[in-house]
Amino acid sequence: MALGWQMLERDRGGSMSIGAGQERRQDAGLGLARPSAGIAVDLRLYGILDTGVLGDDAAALAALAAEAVAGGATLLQYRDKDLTDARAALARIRAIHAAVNGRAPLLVNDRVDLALAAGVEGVHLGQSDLHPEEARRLLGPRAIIGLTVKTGAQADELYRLPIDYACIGGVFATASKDNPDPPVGLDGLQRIVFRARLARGQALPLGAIAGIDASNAASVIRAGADGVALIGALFKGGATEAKARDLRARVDEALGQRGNAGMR
Ligand SMILES: Cc1ncc(COP(=O)(O)OP(=O)(O)O)c(N)n1
Ligand SMILES: Cc1nc(C(=O)O)sc1CCOP(=O)(O)O
Ligand SMILES: [Mg+2]
Repeated sequence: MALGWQMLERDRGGSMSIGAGQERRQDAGLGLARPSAGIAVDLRLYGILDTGVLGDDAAALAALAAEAVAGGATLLQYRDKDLTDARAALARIRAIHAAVNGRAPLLVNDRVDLALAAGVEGVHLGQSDLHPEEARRLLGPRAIIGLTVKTGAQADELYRLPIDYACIGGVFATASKDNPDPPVGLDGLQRIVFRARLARGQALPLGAIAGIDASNAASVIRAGADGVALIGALFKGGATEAKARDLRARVDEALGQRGNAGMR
């Protein structure tokens, strides 16, 4: 796994604790132990490079990734739901990883095998994807593993999962994905955050996803999320670097008003 971004986090004074490795960390809130990679994940601005929305040209995706990190994206994901050619997907992931060049971690959606093959920093898993325990076993203690949480009941389960962050969705309606369930809205987000905090205390970073843009990013943070995950509002229609800068500023300001800096 590449570690360049971790050096950056330490330079920024983030709460990275490299080398905690196989240790178990006491949860800040409830004294629960959980398997831990000892890595603090910065979810403030999480850009998802979705081939279904953005096309599958490796150079274009790499350029978007570079723009996003230049504007302040703190985490990136490669999402490819029509993956028929694993070699081509691997080439795209490698191109994006090279363009990001250690300035933010890159995760692969769903596919632990491709994350391993590409040597990126981790995976994002949904409730029907490989179980986080299996992913942890395959990827090791230093990989970043994220999980989608859609309901309070799923949030209740977080206490026993070896994940580094959870992302709560779908908060609003989205044009980027067929979401069968109605959006949970800000009220639903707040309720799920509450149960996730009961399950895992304050230490687990919680993101929010679906239909988030410059107009609602701050409200999502005020509802309890530590960051926002986006496709359309960041990557569609050009000017990604400027959009990233604007979104980051909004997120940072809302986090500042809430009284923390987004790194848990
Ligand atoms: C950051 C982030 N949050 C949620 C998702 C959705 O994951 P999942 O529920 O597995 O659905 P697919 O994206 O795989 O269709 C995500 N990818 N990233
Ligand atoms: C990949 C994904 N997962 C979602 C979920 O609700 O689980 S919504 C989504 C797409 C988000 O795209 P946009 O920022 O353009 O709305
Ligand atoms: Mg998935």
